Amino acid sequence: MHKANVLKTRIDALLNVLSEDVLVISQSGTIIFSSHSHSTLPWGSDDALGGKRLNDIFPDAIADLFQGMVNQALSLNQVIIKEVLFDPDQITYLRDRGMSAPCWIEARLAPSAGDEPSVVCRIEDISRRKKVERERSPVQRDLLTGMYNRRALMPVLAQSIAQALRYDWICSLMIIDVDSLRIINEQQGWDEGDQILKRLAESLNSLKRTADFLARVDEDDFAILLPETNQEQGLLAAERVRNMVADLSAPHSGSDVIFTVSIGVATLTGEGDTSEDMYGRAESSLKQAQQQGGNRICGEAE
Ligand SMILES: Nc1nc2c(ncn2[C@@H]2O[C@H](COP(=O)(O)OP(=O)(O)OP(=O)(O)O)[C@@H](O)[C@H]2O)c(=O)[nH]1
Repeated sequence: MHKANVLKTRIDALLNVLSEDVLVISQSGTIIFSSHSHSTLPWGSDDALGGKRLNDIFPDAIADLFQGMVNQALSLNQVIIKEVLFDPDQITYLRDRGMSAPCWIEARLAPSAGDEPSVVCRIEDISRRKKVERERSPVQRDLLTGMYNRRALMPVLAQSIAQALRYDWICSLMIIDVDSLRIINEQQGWDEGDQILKRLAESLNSLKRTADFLARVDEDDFAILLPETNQEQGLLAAERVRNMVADLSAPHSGSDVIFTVSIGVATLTGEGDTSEDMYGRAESSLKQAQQQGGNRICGEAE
C-alpha cells in the first residue's frame, strides 16, 4: 500500500476509536476536515460538515467564539480550551439532527502543523460530567442570578414545615415560572432570556419579605417560601408578583424586557405533610396555571 494511504488508514482508525469529534478549521473559519463516523455528537457525517463555514452551522455568537479561539490558537501557537453551552433551540443544524437537550462542549483548539494556517479542534460532549458535578456540588447558589438554588431551599422548607407543625403556624410555597422562555430565547436570543431571569430574580428579591426564602429552583422557575402565610395570603402574595412582572414589562418602565409568569401556590395541610409533598402540590398548581394559558395564578382547591 502507498505510504500516504497507510498513514490515512491509521489516522482513520485512530479517529474512529475516539469518542470526541475532531475538526480542522481554517484560519478563515471553514471546516476543512471532520471526523465523525461514530460520533456521539449530533453533527452528522463528514460530508455534512466539510467545506461549511462556522457561520453556516452556529449562531453568530458561537461562530465568533470559535473563530476567536482559532485566531488565538494560531497567534499564540498554543492549545486554547473553552467550555461552551450549546442550546439546540438556537442551532438549527443541531435541532435538525434531533438534538434537544442543552449540551456542554469542551472545545480544545490546537495549532496545526499544516501548510495552510488552520487549527485542530477536539470537541467533547461534557454534559454528563457537568450533571455529575452539579449533583455532587455543595454549591447552594445559582450562578446566573446569584440566588439560592433548589438544593438550598429544600432543607429550609422542611425546617419551616417542622416549626409550623410544632407551633401550630402555617406556611405556603409559590413556584413562579417564566412563560415561554424557550420561545423568547429562540426569537430574541439566549442573552435576552438571561436578562429576563436576572431581572426577575432581582425584583423578586426586592419584593419578598425578609423572612421569605427565594430560590431559583429550575431552568425558568423560582420558588418563594412564605412563612406564616395561609392560602389566601399566599394567593395575594402571588398576585403581587404577577403585578410586579406586569410593571416590569410595561412600556413606561423603560425596559424592553417583556414577559409574563405563571404561579402555583401550595399551603401546609397539617401533620404528615412533607417538603416534597408541598413542593409537588405547588408544581401541580403551577401546571394548572400553565394549562389554562399562562400569565395566571392557581392555588389548591380547599
Ligand atoms: N436564557 C436562558 N435560558 C435558559 C436557561 N436555563 C434554561 N433555559 C431555557 O429555558 C427554556 C425552558 O423551557 P421550558 O421548560 O419548556 O419552558 P417554557 O418555554 O418557558 O415553557 P413553559 O414553562 O411551559 O411556559 C429552555 O429552552 C431552556 O433551554 C438560562 O440560564 N438562560
